[in-house]
Amino acid sequence: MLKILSGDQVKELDSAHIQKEGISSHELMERAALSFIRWWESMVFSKALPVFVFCGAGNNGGDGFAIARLLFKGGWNVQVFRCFEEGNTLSPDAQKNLDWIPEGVPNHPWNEFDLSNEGVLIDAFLGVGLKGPIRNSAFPIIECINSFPGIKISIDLPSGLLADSPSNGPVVEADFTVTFAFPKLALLFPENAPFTGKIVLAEIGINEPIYEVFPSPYFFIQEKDILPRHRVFGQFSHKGDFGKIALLAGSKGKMGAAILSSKAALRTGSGLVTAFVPESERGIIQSAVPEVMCEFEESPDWNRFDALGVGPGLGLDKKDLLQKTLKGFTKPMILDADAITLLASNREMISLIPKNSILTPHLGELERLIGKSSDHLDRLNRVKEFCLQWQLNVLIKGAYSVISLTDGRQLFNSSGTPYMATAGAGDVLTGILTSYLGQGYSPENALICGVYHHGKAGELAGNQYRRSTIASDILEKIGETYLLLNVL
Ligand SMILES: NC(=O)C1=CN([C@@H]2O[C@H](COP(=O)(O)OP(=O)(O)OC[C@H]3O[C@@H](n4cnc5c(N)ncnc54)[C@H](OP(=O)(O)O)[C@@H]3O)[C@@H](O)[C@H]2O)[C@@H](O)CC1
Ligand SMILES: [K+]
Repeated sequence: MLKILSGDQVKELDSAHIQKEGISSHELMERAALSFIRWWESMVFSKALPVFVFCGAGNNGGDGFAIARLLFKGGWNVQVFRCFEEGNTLSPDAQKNLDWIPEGVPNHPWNEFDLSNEGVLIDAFLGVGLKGPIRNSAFPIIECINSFPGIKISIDLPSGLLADSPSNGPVVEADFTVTFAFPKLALLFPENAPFTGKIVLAEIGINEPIYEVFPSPYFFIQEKDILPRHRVFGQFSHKGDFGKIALLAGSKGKMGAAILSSKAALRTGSGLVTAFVPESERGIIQSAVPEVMCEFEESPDWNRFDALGVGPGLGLDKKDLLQKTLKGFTKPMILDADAITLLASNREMISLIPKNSILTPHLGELERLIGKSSDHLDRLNRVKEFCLQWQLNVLIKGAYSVISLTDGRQLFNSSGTPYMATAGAGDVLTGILTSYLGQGYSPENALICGVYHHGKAGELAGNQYRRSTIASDILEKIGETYLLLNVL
């Protein structure tokens, strides 16, 4: 997993890398610019479009100057716009790249930019070096960039956005943010989505061991992290090895939730799935999912199951049932939906949850549980406190879902699409997570694999159906994610 460092740690990371690899800071900047160019080429923008590069006086501006040079060499019509006063001192690498701008690239002060231009604007004004509230002198520059009607691409961060804390001033509203080495924390906050546009991660060749000395609780999950966390089953494995799980889900009018979670558990490899549903509703689930068994007892011997998922479509009148279940099962379990709402209004039950269990609230359910947050950073901190206090794992569902673990680490998922914001998508996830726990995955690995596959399946469904995607489509794409990630 990619460690997400703070803006202040970036400089130290740079110097650690420069020292270890024996390259200069200027070479590292060149790598960043080349990495941007690789992405640019993959986008096949029309060469008829002129490119306007807005550059600041720091290294973010230095990236911009280097990019302008490389684009010009590649045959693009490029112009540079300086976002600093005449006579300002530039960072040494920015100055070097400014000096290297070829003669054929016009170089103007930013306020000479003609907003009626068509083309692509590259925002290399401010990056992780932005400190404190943005100065008034920067306001008109950001306003000018935002008034440009064409495509806007921010380098490393949309200018005006602080790397890892909430920003109050004006911020560039980019269509794309190409960020170097790792996504800066603030890029992953939902409130910053209008500024970041699509986030692109550009590798600059800093090897993972160099990150080890920098402490950070935040990580970014990538596709390559998934396969090694899956369990490998042998030729002689039988359905008992794949786990015997139970789902306590569904109620009159909400049997769809039980169906979706049971099917998802089966699709992710559960050997035996038993749904505990109201007896009166059994016909619905048994005809929809013949592979599922049903039981109707209120207090069965829960511990005969390897894993238990509670909550989808359960109904808010099941407080006593939830209490009995929490007392009756001693291994980590999954708690979702109505189970979380019941816990929020009956807080004395939180201490009954087996340690290391997983709660999967959406933002509304989370607010009921931990109170209102002022912003995403505040939310992350409150959830971390909750996880440490109760020794529970919490998944904050949404874009870049956050897996908050019992040891304080918080992992951001990288798969998914807005098309997954549809009824029942959470029920599918509960089924997947219960399935992995039942197959013997640790809660951490169940979460990492489950959340990633769920997001990937959503992406595949979204690519096919866009906003017509429904939870059943996500479910039916799970199999393809196994092929895509080469999970046996
Ligand atoms: N490993 C990596 O990730 C790599 C990172 N690289 C790149 O380096 C970038 C970081 O560069 P950096 O540290 O030079 O800072 P940067 O973002 O240019 O900002 C400095 C400028 O901001 C200004 N400024 C500050 N506060 C302000 C305020 N409140 N309001 C207004 N202005 C304010 C400050 O002005 P000053 O205070 O000096 O007057 C100065 O002009 C990083 O984002 C990435 O693009 C790559 O090149 C290589 C690999
Ligand atoms: K920028």
